[in-house]
Amino acid sequence: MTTGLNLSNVSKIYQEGNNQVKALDEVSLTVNPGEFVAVIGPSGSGKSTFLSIAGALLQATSGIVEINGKELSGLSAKALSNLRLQEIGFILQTSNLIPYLNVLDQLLLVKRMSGSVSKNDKTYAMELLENLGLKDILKNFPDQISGGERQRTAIARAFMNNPSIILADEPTASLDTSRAHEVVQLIGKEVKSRNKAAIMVTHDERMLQYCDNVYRMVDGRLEVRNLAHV
Ligand SMILES: Nc1ncnc2c1ncn2[C@@H]1O[C@H](COP(=O)(O)OP(=O)(O)OP(=O)(O)O)[C@@H](O)[C@H]1O
Repeated sequence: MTTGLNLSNVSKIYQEGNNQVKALDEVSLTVNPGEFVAVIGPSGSGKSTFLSIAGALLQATSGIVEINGKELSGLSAKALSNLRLQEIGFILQTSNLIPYLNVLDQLLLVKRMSGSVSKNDKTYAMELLENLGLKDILKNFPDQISGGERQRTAIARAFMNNPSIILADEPTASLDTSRAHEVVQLIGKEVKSRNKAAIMVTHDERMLQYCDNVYRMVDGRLEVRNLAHV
């Protein structure tokens, strides 16, 4: 079976009144398990559109999107929503934690949403939080921890359902430099050790050193960017 994420000739056209905006133009990309890819590019070049399509949040106008060999266009709304819950972990610009849940419960909520919480789930959550250096703040609430800790909690949460794909949209936007490095390094480490296929959209060129491959989005087209120039 093909694993990871595969996009072939994906285009997206938005209709804006009488105008058409071509946000993605024949984008092709394969991300294999264990591979951490960065996508950079100017504002408006199509990065958010690309990540939304890769995460099954938005439908392509044409082209093929496959997750673990499963083509998304053939799936019902219910199947797509299950796939998002089970196969995709999202990390966003801000951590989007729930104010009234402590760090551990932020992770267990993911399990509650997809059924019930078992003892194994709790053990797995603790292991993730320990790997991300959060084991001393399990019982703390979001307003009692730092921005870096909140973002690390969001990373742990993204891995909680053991998804095969990790998608990060500017995960360092709200962090200072040292925390930004720490957070991206941790995403990279978890991606490798848990064999996930990961894409990070970033404006921050200093974060590219933690990635295996870098692509640049220019006017909806995806170009390979040589890491030697980073
Ligand atoms: N819902 C929409 N309807 C119409 N046009 C849209 C829509 N969403 C995005 N666009 C247009 O598609 C193009 C790509 O936008 P997109 O948000 O994907 O770029 P981006 O690289 O993520 O930008 P940023 O870094 O500012 O978030 C832009 O020209 C944008 O104006």
